[in-house]
Amino acid sequence: MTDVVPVQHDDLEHERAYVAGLYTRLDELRAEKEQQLARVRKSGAQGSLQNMSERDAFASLYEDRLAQLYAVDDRLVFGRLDLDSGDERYIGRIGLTDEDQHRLMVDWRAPEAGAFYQATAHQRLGVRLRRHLMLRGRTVVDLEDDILDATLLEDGAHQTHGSGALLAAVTAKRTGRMGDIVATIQSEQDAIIRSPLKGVLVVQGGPGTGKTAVALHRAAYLLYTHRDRLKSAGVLLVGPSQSFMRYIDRVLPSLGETGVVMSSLGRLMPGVKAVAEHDRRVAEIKGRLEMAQIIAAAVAGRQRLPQGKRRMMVGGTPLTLRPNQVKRARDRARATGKPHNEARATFVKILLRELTDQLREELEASSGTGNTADRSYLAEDVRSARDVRVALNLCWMPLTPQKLLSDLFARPDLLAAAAPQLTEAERSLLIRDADAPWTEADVPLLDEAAELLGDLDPSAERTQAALEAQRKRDLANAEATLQNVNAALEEIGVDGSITAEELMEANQATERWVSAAERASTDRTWTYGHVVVDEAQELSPMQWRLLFRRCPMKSFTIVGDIAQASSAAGAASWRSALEPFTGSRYELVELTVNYRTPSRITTLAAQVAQAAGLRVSTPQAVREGEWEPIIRCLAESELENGLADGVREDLGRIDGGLLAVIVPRGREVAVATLLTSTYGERVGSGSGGAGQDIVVTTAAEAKGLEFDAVVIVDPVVLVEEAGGLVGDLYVAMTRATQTLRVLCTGGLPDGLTPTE
Ligand SMILES: Nc1ncnc2c1ncn2[C@@H]1O[C@H](COP(=O)(O)OP(=O)(O)OP(=O)(O)O)[C@@H](O)[C@H]1O
Repeated sequence: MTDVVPVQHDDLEHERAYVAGLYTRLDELRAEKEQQLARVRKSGAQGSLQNMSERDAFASLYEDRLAQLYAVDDRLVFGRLDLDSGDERYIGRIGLTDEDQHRLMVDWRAPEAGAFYQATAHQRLGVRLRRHLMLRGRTVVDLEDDILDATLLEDGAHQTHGSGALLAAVTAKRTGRMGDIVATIQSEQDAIIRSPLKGVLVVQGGPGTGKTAVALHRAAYLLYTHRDRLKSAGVLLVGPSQSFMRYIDRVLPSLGETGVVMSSLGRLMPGVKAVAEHDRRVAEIKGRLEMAQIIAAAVAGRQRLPQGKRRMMVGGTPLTLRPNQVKRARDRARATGKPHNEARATFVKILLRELTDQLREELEASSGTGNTADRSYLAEDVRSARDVRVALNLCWMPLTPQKLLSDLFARPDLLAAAAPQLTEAERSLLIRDADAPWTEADVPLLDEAAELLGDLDPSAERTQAALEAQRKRDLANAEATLQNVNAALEEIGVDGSITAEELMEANQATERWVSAAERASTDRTWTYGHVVVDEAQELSPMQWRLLFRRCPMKSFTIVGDIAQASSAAGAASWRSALEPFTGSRYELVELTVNYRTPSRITTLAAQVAQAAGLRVSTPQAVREGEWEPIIRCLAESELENGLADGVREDLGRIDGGLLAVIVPRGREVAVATLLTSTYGERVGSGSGGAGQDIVVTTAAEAKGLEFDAVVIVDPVVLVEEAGGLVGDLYVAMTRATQTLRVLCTGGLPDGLTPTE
């Protein structure tokens, strides 16, 4: 930690005045953009801008800029650097300049802001003093100076004492929504956030080391630094569950970024809202890479040869379809290399031609004359004959991924044919009703199937190449119109400094082509410029396969903690998880400081993990914490009272913070009902917030979240549910920022002993 000086009254006044100036400038910019927006909107009526779509395009561009200016209001500025050069540099959420283009504040992501996070007394990077500005609303309420140049201490104007900004941030009460850490990013985190875009970066870190925070800030940094490359392709951020996505959804907007597609693992296939897969055995099997071969076999199995000759009637004439004829057509269709639904067109074309020839021959033979019928009429008769349609469909049916998989898992014969490599017991685990809901484990299988099946209607397919060609045409159009439009805009007093690219994007937005982010989230074949994966230890090989398909450039930031893995198909090591996709070409870095959980709790959690033989990295905690964890063993009949007492006591300790009761699966409703009788609408689920400061949840749902107080009920059952693995219990214990209470009715896992 660096040294801090006490606040001098003059300094505070100086900063208040400066920060007030920054807000004035922000307000001016907003007013400017509001006016421009209003003028653009009005311009159609005045006739200056004739073209409605151009006017709408400009309007949506200004609306975006305005939204960004409004999003950065809270803690707009948070730092100042005093440099050897004598300059002062203010660091904030966005860059600001005055009317004469003099810089007032630097965006935290700009290279010039890097020293705010990286400079130390040993490596000053030209910085003499780093000042943290703490704001409430728009007012500076406190300052903290880190002195990096010791000569500043010698002149007696400055003294030193402990660090405040970071501690204030880590001890703040939790709200149920993650906040940004832009004001207090630590140097080991900053190095990761700012590392180059290319390649696969894996960030390993124990609980609370800021992996999620780093992942989010890195997404914002990459979009800022590589805007040209990433804006059109987009960035995908993947998290474990919907409640986790809700927990983090405010961070990027507060950093002024909206261009990131956020998705939980269950939503990666557009149109499918998958539920959790609770059967660990099923999740494990469906997560194996060999499922890719099984699905390929299932698709091939739907390209069938008839058992024998098939007779068909076309307008009263009998025709015959022979197995070897079907086989030849099938081989030629497969040889196109196209997906099933698209290759079907070749298959059908060949057989229709052959059947048309057959029909003509039959007609000629029966009439005893030469070819009198027009060939195109005959072809139409064959194409529209019901018998022919049925016969061809039986051999090569157009399929959706959903249909392929629901048939595969509902029909033991299809599964046995496609998956001989699975044991019978494994196959019987996969069998289920055709209308069973899709689970997270199905999502990569559906995606795999979609890849192999292709579009049902190939003419509707919009490939990435087609989209890119469209984009080039749009750009050319935008450039042409811009020349006329800029002149018209200047006439009505709107600055015309808009690039053709911006105009094109705004144009597309108004056409509901919307931004890359939105388009990407509805288009399965979209490939992203960068993918960020959180809680990555949980991903199965098939989930990795899906994600690598979404980013063929292999530009990834992967954050997680191998020790926290609890899913049946999750990773045993980063190497085993990534090798099939990247070989050894990935960089592994580690985060070492726990900002969330006090050391009294982390020590206990590590003890439990180690007693179960789990190797955990025990990050150094930034604080010890005020309360020792409480562990109580109770008779079953005492549990309700013990829980009610414990919750009351802990709520008193955290005084307005957030409390979670983490229970075995299936007991959420009973525990929530019990607590609701006392606390009413304060009891909720998920990550809490919105007035619900008591959350009842499972360990799997709590992954990635945090609460001021955590109460764990029956830890032994949590371990049993996870197939004997201690990862979920370890995760549950490390969600706490202040207090931990463990209540058990049936024994304790190794490493835990009753405290009373
Ligand atoms: N530099 C920082 N300044 C202030 N707070 C921080 C900093 N780094 C992390 N935190 C806080 O620490 C807590 C834990 O961070 P985060 O959730 O990102 O950790 P994690 O490594 O993803 O944890 P886990 O793996 O246990 O889910 C969050 O409240 C976060 O805001």
